Amino acid sequence: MARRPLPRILTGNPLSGSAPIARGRELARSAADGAADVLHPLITISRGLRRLAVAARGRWAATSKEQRGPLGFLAAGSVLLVTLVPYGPLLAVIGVTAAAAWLGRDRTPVAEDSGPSEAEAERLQALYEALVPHFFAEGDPAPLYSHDGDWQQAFCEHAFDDDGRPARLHLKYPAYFPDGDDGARTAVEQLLHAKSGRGREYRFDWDEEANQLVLTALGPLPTDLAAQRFVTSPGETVLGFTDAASVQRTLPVVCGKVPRDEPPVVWRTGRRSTEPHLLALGQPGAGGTTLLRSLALQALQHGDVLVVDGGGTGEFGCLVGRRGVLAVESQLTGVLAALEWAAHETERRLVAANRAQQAGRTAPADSRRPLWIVADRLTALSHLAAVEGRDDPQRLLQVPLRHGRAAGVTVAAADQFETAELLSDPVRAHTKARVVLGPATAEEVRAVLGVPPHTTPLGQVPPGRGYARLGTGPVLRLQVPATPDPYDEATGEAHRRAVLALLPERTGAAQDDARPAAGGPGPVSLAKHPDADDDGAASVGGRRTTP
Ligand SMILES: Nc1ncnc2c1ncn2[C@@H]1O[C@H](COP(=O)(O)OP(=O)(O)OP(=O)(O)O)[C@@H](O)[C@H]1O
Repeated sequence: MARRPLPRILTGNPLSGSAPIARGRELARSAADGAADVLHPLITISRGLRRLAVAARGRWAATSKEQRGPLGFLAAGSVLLVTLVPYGPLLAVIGVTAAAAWLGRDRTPVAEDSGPSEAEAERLQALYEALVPHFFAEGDPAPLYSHDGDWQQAFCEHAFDDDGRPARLHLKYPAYFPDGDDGARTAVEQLLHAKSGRGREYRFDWDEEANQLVLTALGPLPTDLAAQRFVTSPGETVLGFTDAASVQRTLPVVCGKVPRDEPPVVWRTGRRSTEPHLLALGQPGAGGTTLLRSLALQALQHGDVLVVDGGGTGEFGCLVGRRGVLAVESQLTGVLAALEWAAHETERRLVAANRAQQAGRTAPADSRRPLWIVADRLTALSHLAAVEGRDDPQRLLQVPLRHGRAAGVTVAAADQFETAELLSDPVRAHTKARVVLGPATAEEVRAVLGVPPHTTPLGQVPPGRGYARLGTGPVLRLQVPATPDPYDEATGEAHRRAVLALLPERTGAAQDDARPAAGGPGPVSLAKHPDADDDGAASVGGRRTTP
């Protein structure tokens, strides 16, 4: 179909209508500039005359009444003398004008030289020269970067820290530099990282429109924050903490006993969430289990939690038998039963919500209460299921993943890079909140988050450190609050108490013997759950499931 031409007012040269106005403005501006140049001596002299008059008035005012007579007489005598001397008036006018011009000159204090010290200038020059191979092209008649060039022509802004290392550098680069090419960018970032001093994290902000790059050295994220009640609304979960410049919000937190504010990475779940499920990946020991424990403790404030512990190391033992914890499963049989129940429960909630909607009522409370499925190392169970020829637990997760958003069911899974290829397509497709934990290359981060980080990798990565990306949002540095297993002997007393304080009370059925001894038996399996029937059929949250 032929396109109808747009009205002329929309298609015409946008400059054509405004050109005379722009030209008029230009003329007015140059006329004003010219007038200012011509009038400048007059302005200076009149300013000087004013200052002379003010000085004379001040002098007169400061003279005592007795002395004013002789002073007036002296002035009158001087004027008379001037008129009598040949060329006296002319010389007097010249003298007064010269004095006024001198007094009226612009005396704005010259700003103190805030340029770099000699060592800093040398460092900047070295950085500049190191960038020449990247930012120079043969045939450029006026190169911004050249071997005989000066850093001042390319670096707009710089700041150094107390150790004399660059803390911030704002530089220009030529428009022909391929800043859309990740390889070219990475090469420049690696070079600046190496030359600015290793051991720190740097953030790179590329402004492709203005051909400018800003390097900022980042301080470490706080590692002293422990699990605690975060001040959030229902449906909000704190993944961890990040840079103040990256988020627009802070949360009051308590560290030791000292309150302070920290910028959080808040993940929104539930019906209005665009990233209703989460996947965290990392190296073994990077903190995936700790992140899931932190999420489960927050989820238990307003909802129910079902834990699938594929690692089977009993690291969720502290949740067993707590109010709101439907099950902590680590055996394949129990996991399959629990996930099958979760799939049915998701469908039940959807049907209930649908019926309520048709009847013009709100959905029943038990369909609205958030349900969380917290799955650690699910791929280990998938592997086991494949070996035993049984159903894949990930297949059973499909329904909660697909319909969980509408049904108030959230899936949070953690796994390891090595086994990530065993993750099923639905798990990959529906987990749009992503976290990478521990040491990771830019390629690994890109594989999980969709884009590489804007910051350089850290040499030493503290546990619980990583990156988070919610949907298509920016990649954020992330530090998960310390939420260790309180039953682990290695856990410090303060952290143990912090986690225990967050645990909901025990339900009647679960007694202290549900607590696994350190290094002792694993967590209670659904098949052996206190709520399980004698025939082995388990009930989760009071509902019967078929194992
Ligand atoms: N955010 C954190 N703050 C402090 N310590 C942490 C944090 N995350 C993890 N750790 C510590 O790092 C160690 C490994 O943590 P965790 O078990 O959560 O890692 P993981 O990735 O699940 O490893 P694995 O798969 O081997 O269990 C533990 O000692 C834990 O206490």
